[in-house]
Formats: sequence, structure tokens, C-alpha cells
Amino acid sequence: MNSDDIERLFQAFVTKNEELFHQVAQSIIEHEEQLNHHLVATKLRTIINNQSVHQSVLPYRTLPIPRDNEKGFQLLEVKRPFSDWSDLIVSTELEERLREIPLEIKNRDLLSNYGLKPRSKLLFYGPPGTGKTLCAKVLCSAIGYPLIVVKFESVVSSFLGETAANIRKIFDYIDKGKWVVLFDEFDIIGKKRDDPSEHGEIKRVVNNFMLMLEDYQGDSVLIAATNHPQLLDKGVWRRFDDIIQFELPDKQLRARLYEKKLSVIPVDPVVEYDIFADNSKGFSGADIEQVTIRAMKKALLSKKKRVSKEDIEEAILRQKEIVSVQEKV
Ligand SMILES: Nc1ncnc2c1ncn2[C@@H]1O[C@H](COP(=O)(O)OP(=O)(O)OP(=O)(O)O)[C@@H](O)[C@H]1O
Repeated sequence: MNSDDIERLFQAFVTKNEELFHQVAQSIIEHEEQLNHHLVATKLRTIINNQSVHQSVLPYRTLPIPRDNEKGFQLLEVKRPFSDWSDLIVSTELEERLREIPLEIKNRDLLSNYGLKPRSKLLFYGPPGTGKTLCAKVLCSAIGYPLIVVKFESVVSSFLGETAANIRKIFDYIDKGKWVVLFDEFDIIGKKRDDPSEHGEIKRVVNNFMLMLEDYQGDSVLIAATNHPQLLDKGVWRRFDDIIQFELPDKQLRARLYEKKLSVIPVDPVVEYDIFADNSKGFSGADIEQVTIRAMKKALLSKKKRVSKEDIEEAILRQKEIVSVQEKV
């Protein structure tokens, strides 16, 4: 940490300036990453990511979180995630495209001089565990906005009549600040459409949501994420400024995922990430993360100093069993 950062950190504390604190924290974490101090960077990020409560996000402390009338549960969660581009392992083309989003947001005024607007209504689609949520977090850090996570599943109240009111409450809350808003499980329409009693109602709910999305003119970035794009009505697609596909990682990306996820712990020098990548065809980023978590725990609990090839191979086999069970469900 340089003296500039220390000074800014003190200033942030004394003036209770949370924005400044987060800027300095982000710069310290990035600096540690550049020095290849991945463990330190991960620890720092974890400390801040765990501070996920709404109360921590200034200036929104006094805003009550909207709740479902019937059951009283929270309709959204506010977080301040700390993730950076190096955490998200995607193709170069996709990363370049994603990096344009914060650039456009930060140059809102310049664009508006020419009658243009930044892309701010996005649809993320692709298989589970391919980095859609992680990408929303990276965008938050890059733009500097807090993250709102809306679980569509809980918004769609068992009393469907409440749902429209729930969506209204969420948009009222969004109107009070600048956020990256992730509407997760947007695919609920897919989950419920087989139920003939609910199908028509769910469709209305999604249409209602799409109208609110279309009407929204604020500065926030709204992201809907789905694993079932084929189930969305044609009309839904054109309401978004950009549609971004997340794919299962190819061999090269799988090797990078192994390397990244294991960067927090010493690894046996004979380990070849390419071979693991070969052995885990069809794995998502989340599957690879599970493999590395299992291998790291095994190595740590057996008091070895480093993760071995065998730890990872064994964990890959275990994950293959899990994936095959999931595929059958
Ligand atoms: N492309 C990726 N790069 C780095 N990590 C990834 C990637 N994809 C998935 N992961 C890891 O896997 C876990 C799950 O990822 P994430 O929640 O972003 O997936 P998702 O696409 O949103 O899944 P779902 O559709 O099931 O919500 C995260 O902890 C994340 O770190």
C-alpha cells in the first residue's frame, strides 16, 4: 500500500466516505493482484464481500428494503461486491464487449451530447454456472454502483396477484439510486410454464415486468439473467439494449479457470492445467470451481503443503458423478 492510499483510507474513515473507502480498497486489491499476491487479494475481497448487508451501503442506509406483503420477506438484497475483470474467465471477444458497458456508463454525458445513451438494459443468457452473476458483480465494481439482486422466484408470490405490486415496489426502490440490478432466475417463466394453472398468470407477470423495464429511464444498469432463453417470447428480446450469451468454457478457458481458481494456494509444479481441462469437457466454471475447492480442502486437511495432481484428478471424477446426476434430474 502506498502512502497515497493510506492517506485516502484515513480520509475515508474520518469523513465516513464509503465511496472513497471502496475506491481505495479496490485499488489496494488490484495492486495485490498485480503483485501475484492472490491469497491476500482474495482475503481482502472476502472481507468486503461478506459485508453484504444493506446497512453498509451509503447513501442508501435509510431506504427500507421492500417486502412482500403476504409473507414479509425481502424482495431484494443490496450488496457491494468486489470482483474485477481478472476474476471473470471468458473469451477475449466477450470480455471486450462487456468492458464497453462501464465505459459507456462513465461517458454518459459525452454520449448524450450526440443523442446517444449507454446500454443499460441487458439480457444475460446461458447454461447455469457460466458466470452471469459473477459478471454482474464485476460490472458493479467497474462502474462503482452497488448491486441489487432480485430473485425472481421470490417476487413471484404464491399469491400471484401480489406479484405486480412486488415488481412495482422493486422499481420504486431502484428509482431512488444508481445500481446494477440483477434480476436473477428470470427463467422462472420456464420453470412454471408446464403448470397450466400458472402459465397464463406467469406470462402476464413477465409482460408486466417487461413494460416496467421498457419504461425505466434512470441511470441504473438492469440485467435479467436466464438459463432458458428459448422460453422467452420473441417480444421480450427487443426490449433489451444488448443480449449477451454466456457459454460453457472451451478447453483453453477451462485451463485458465483451473489456474485462476487454484492461484490462492501452492500447486505441485508437475500439475498441467491442460490435462485437467481435457478431462473436464462439458464442465461449467462453477463445476471447475467445485473441483478446485474440493482439491484444496483435501490438500489442506491432509496437512500437505500443496495441491497435487491426484487431488485434482480425484475431485474431477467426483464432479463428473455430480454432473451426471444433475443431468438426469
Ligand atoms: N466464467 C467464469 N469465470 C470465473 N468464475 C466462474 C465463471 N463461471 C462460473 N464461475 C464461478 O462459478 C460460480 C457460479 O457462477 P455464477 O453464479 O456467476 O453463474 P451463473 O451463470 O450466474 O449461474 P446460474 O445461472 O445458475 O445463476 C461462481 O462462484 C463463479 O466464481
